[in-house]
Amino acid sequence: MIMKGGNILIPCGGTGGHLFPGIAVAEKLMEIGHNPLLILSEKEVDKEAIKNKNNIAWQSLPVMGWPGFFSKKIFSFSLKLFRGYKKCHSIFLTFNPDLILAFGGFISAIPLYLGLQQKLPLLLHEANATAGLVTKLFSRFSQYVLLGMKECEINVSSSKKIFTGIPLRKEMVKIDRIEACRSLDLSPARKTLFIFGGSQGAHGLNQLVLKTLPFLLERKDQIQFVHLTGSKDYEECLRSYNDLGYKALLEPFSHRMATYYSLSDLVISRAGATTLTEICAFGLPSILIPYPYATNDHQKKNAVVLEKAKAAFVFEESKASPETLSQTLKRVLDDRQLSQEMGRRAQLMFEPNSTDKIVEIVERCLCKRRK
Ligand SMILES: CC(=O)N[C@H]1[C@@H](OP(=O)(O)OP(=O)(O)OC[C@H]2O[C@@H](n3ccc(=O)[nH]c3=O)[C@H](O)[C@@H]2O)O[C@H](CO)[C@@H](O)[C@@H]1O
Repeated sequence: MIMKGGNILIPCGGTGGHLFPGIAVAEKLMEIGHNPLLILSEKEVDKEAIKNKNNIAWQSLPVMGWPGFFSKKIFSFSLKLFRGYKKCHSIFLTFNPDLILAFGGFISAIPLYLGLQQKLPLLLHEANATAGLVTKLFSRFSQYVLLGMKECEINVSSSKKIFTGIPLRKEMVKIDRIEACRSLDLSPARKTLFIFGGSQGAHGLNQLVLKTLPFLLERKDQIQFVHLTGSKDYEECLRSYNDLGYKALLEPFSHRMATYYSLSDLVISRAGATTLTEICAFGLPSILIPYPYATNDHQKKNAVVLEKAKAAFVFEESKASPETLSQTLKRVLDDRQLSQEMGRRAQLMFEPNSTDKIVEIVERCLCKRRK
């Protein structure tokens, strides 16, 4: 179904896990003649993520997540909410959206509220294994809730729920491992551990990995690391790898995710939903250390989905020790059959047509509205 020229407002900012799927859908919508407009937050991660995407239109709202009733930040929250509402209202006047496709998080609340007032079709995408606050609040007013994971716990009628998976950026395609290593001065003969803590880095995960490094010294010449540290821990991590003489490539944040996945033998990461989808897309074994403070422990629930499928090992940050992490890591690296089987099971969970499925639903809703 191709119908031209819908104005699609896509709130997806606040974190890479929402923004990258938003970018993937926006690119496809543009390809077939629609006008998407992304709504981002003012956070650094949003600026970083969108910086190479000059072709995509976006606006930012000065809003922040709900700090809780008794927080000192309640005043700045209210002020930002007011300013965000005013700015979003003026975006609605100039952009005149036909449909709202929201990827969740605090950034989605105001656009969804205004869309609801204007009786626009609302589509909600819920990436995680348990629904977030915004999805819960607006699901009864939405046309459909699009699920990133089949296992998502959400209390809406089954006719409203559609499993779409999570859209990945166009550039998320596997390249040749040897080429990938050579392009980055890494060795194809070594096993590569790819470590990162979601789109903003993860201090707890970084610390655990740094404490684990001494337990891997006997393999120093057989392994190498790619570690995306986040901006705060970059210097400390770099020092630790250098002091122990490891071959390691570190970046605070990277736009070369596809290259890194392509050359990896094992991923050690948080359990954000988009990260997990990428791990599955590249068919990789993983060790997951969920962010312990994620709302409703949703990262743990995401991770358990892969653990149950025997595609990943899961460690709770508070219980994981460098000894146990290094043992599991060596086990996966040494047992080729185990690592291949974990990767194969991960790949089976990947939904490759996610972007097309979502675009098809967007067009169906637009058609209905125009009738
Ligand atoms: C703390 C928290 O609540 N985090 C949530 C947030 O995580 P977060 O934003 O970390 O999201 P994910 O882990 O799902 O995805 C991270 C994304 O950032 C990309 N990336 C990462 C590092 C880098 O240097 N370069 C880069 O491009 C990854 O390729 C991936 O596309 O949104 C996800 C999607 O709703 C949730 O599942 C996570 O629980």
